Amino acid sequence: MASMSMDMATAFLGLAKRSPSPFSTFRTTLFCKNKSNITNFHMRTCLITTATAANSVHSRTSYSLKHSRKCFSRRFTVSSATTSVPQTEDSDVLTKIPPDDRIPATIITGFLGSGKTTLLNHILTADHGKRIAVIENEYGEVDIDGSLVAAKAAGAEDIVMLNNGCLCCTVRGDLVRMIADLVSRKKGKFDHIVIETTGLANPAPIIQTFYAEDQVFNDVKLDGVVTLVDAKHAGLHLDEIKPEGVVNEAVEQIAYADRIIVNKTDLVGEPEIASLVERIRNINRMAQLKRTKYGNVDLDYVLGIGGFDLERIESAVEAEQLEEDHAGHSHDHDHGHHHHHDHEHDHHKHEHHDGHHSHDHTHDPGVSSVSIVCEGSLDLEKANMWLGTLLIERSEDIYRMKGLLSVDGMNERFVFQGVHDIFQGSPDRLWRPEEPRINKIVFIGKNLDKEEIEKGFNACLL
Ligand SMILES: Nc1nc2c(ncn2[C@@H]2O[C@H](COP(=O)(O)OP(=O)(O)OP(=O)(O)O)[C@@H](O)[C@H]2O)c(=O)[nH]1
Repeated sequence: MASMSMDMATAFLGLAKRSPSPFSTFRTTLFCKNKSNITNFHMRTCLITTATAANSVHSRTSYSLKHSRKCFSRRFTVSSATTSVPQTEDSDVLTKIPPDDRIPATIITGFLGSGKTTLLNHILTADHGKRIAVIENEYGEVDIDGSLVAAKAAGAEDIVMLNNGCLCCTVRGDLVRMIADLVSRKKGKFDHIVIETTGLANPAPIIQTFYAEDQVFNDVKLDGVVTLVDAKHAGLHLDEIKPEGVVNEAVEQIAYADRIIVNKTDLVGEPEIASLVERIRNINRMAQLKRTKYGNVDLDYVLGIGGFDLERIESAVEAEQLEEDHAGHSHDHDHGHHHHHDHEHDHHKHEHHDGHHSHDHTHDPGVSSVSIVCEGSLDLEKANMWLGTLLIERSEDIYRMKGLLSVDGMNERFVFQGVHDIFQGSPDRLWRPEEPRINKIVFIGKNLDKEEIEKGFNACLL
């Protein structure tokens, strides 16, 4: 088991460690006969090709993990980007992660009535110069609602409807076809795709569509998940106890978010909002959060987020340490600013005293965030083993993870992000000579055991 896991896991970081060899692409397939027994994984290199794109500095490794019992495929991608310009110690602004010119897509989710369509209309009518195609998912035989028709007149490039089911279950195939169709019919005519889910959607299968389907993956990249939260009713939805095995959609929608919008703040008082925000933070410490009325946010808060981009991992793992941005409250802005510094200061104090810091928040049963901020370097093989095993054994429970690692022997920082069993990792810039080598990781998921995660991480430290 150990050697098998090690083989597979070595692919994650080991790949990143090898010296740059331009334009190579590998595809490796892992076959699994029985998920409960990871000794049954067999790793087989089935394709090694050389990419030839003229100006490309991009190479991508994909891992597709097939689970024969359930007959579905999973994909890991490791972007082992290389640059033709050799990096030097002082060329730290160079990133190894190449530009990605696929069309960005944003998922807008949130419970029934939280303000998704209101936000969408705000996006479509705002003056941002972007041409936006909209995919709207509704249950039943409904037509495009009146407000969206108005929005279309105001500038949406294309609006398509997915009826008769929820994106996250029955109509996922339709979503793939619809995106492929949009791209083939209208490529070059729009700059961004916005997908509004139903209020009961679990975002995970929609997110996975962007990685699992080549038709989508090749042309479109997931930009971010924006979750609307109804300031007045969210507490009720979050409290709802579901039968065993049934997910609470309100919790899931928050857990997967890159941006959270606590909307309808005109309907409740400050204490209610503050306690809701605390609850949300306990579920997801990685997302930025704003309070709004009628979804009125700056457009760059919701478009162009780069929530799944490796080059933005740093800001995401640092967002975990930021205080909430109380949009439109000048008093609150000062308040947040002050706390941000204190908090950062505390982190540093912690690091210097015991070299380790972590959060665990378990108020909402089941789903929480665990983060690690720790100075030091990791043993490559142990880190591979730890992450690889987590991906195999805990992938159903780990909704999202992001991290920035210092790996022994690697001059660059290693950045990664994952959604369940989708994993992307790559070296990014060089560590600066005076820069403390601090690892930062955030996990959001179900039944996360802080001690176990910390123990696993600590065992990788040199
Ligand atoms: N008071 C108040 N009402 C709001 C706000 N934002 C949206 N609404 C209203 O709330 C209602 C629901 O908003 P929608 O944008 O349709 O919500 P939704 O999430 O798209 O709803 P579903 O599609 O049913 O899930 C509409 O009547 C909106 O005008 C707000 O900030 N304050």
